Order: sequence, then structure tokens, then C-alpha cells
Amino acid sequence: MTLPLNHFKRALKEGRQQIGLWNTIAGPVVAEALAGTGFDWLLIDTEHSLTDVPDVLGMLQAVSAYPISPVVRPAANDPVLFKRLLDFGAQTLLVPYVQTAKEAQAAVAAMRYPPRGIRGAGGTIRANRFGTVDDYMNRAEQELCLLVQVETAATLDQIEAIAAVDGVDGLFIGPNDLAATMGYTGNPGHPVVKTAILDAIGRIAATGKAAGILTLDRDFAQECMEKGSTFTAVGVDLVTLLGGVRALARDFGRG
Ligand SMILES: O=C(O)C(=O)C[C@H](O)[C@@H](O)CO
Repeated sequence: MTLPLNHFKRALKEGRQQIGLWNTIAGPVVAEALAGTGFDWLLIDTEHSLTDVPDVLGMLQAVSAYPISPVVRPAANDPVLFKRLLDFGAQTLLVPYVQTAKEAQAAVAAMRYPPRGIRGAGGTIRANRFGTVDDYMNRAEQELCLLVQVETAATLDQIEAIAAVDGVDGLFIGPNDLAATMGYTGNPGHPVVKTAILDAIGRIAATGKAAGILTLDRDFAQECMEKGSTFTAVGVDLVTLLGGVRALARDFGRG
């Protein structure tokens, strides 16, 4: 079999806007249902959700028939988590809380097999279609994409250093954690935080690496895209679900 292409990675390299959705509801049913909604990418979140590593395999399989790019977020910058998710066939990882170039280099190493990295070598894995992708270990890296999260006030000073790390494909601004570490806990929409986010996106874009954000504010999403965000998440499944259900309850005098 041929090595599966990472269309998301190619889109970022070509500067083609990718509109995404956060998937926090575990399991293949919701993942597949969301995969058919027209978004470019789907963030399978194992950090802030009930989705755990074993769930991800079935979710990747469920979305594989749809024209959507799965992006998987491990709970930490942990090579053991990377190893399992990459073996499941994840080709793009969004890694939380990367604060320095050194931590970014560690994430890159975890994405790569020796001698360029430390990724553990499994033979019969979904990533190599159970041993049918020719020379997978020497070719895998070309179709893997590493996105790291800039999400503390201190990390804002490290953007250029992190972006300069070979193997980092994009930097994502985590608005809630950034707001909290800036002293605006629970208020990512504060003008001071928004200004910092827009400045960070512009700086990331200026490095040539891809810039990304998650915001439920449609006007701010537009501002972020105009500033240079090219992987722009605009919704969270559970937020949208509960918003619609609560509105329905109110329509019938409930809730
Ligand atoms: O800091 C953030 O905000 C993010 O990284 C995104 C959140 O973790 C996500 O769960 C949406 O709230």
C-alpha cells in the first residue's frame, strides 16, 4: 500500500485556510457524524475531554472515509503518548503546553524514528496499514505534522525560537490557558488577551510556520484569519450541542 498523504500538512504549507472543529465527545459515532459536516479538520481531544488514548483508534477509523483531516491532541508532550497515537495512524498532533524551543525539539524527536528521533518502532501497526506500507519507518516523517501550543504568557516571548525548530509545522494559540496566565482567568475574550493573540498570530505567520487558534467568536475568528491564522477552529462539539438543546428547551418553556 502507498503511504497515506497528509493533506492537512500540505494545505498548511501552501497557506490554504483550514477551518476546524473540536471533538470532545469520545467514541466513533460522534466523530463520524462530525466528519461529514464539511469542516476541513477535526481535533480529537484527549487533553480536555473524556476521550482517552484507546478511544482514538476507533475514532480515526470512523473518520477515515470522509474528506476531513483528523488532528489528535495528546494530553501532554509525552513521547509515550505520541508513540501510541502515531501507531494508531494519527498523522497530525497538536501538542499542548510547549513553552520553549527545547520542549519543541523533544516533541519533534518523539515524532521521528531513530536516528533522527526516539519514536518507538512497532512493526504491525495501523499507521503502516499493518505492515503493507513499503519502507514505512524511513518515509513516515514526510507525512507527519507537528503543531505545538503556545498558551502561557511566558511562552509568548518564545514564539520565534519555537517556530525556528526544525520539524515544528505550526504554532497554535491556546486562548483559555493564555488568558489565565495573563491574569484574565476564564476571560479569553478580554481585549488585552485578544490583542496578545492577534500579535502572536502575526508573529507566527511572519516566521513562515502555520498559525492556529480556537475561538467561538466568529468575528474574532475572522480577525485571526486576516492576521494570518491558517488552521482556525471555530467550534466545540459539546458547546454547540448544549447550546442547541438548551434553546430547544427554552422554546417549550423548559430549562
Ligand atoms: O487554552 C486553550 O483554550 C486551549 O488549548 C483550547 C482548550 O483546551 C479547548 O478545550 C477548548 O476550550
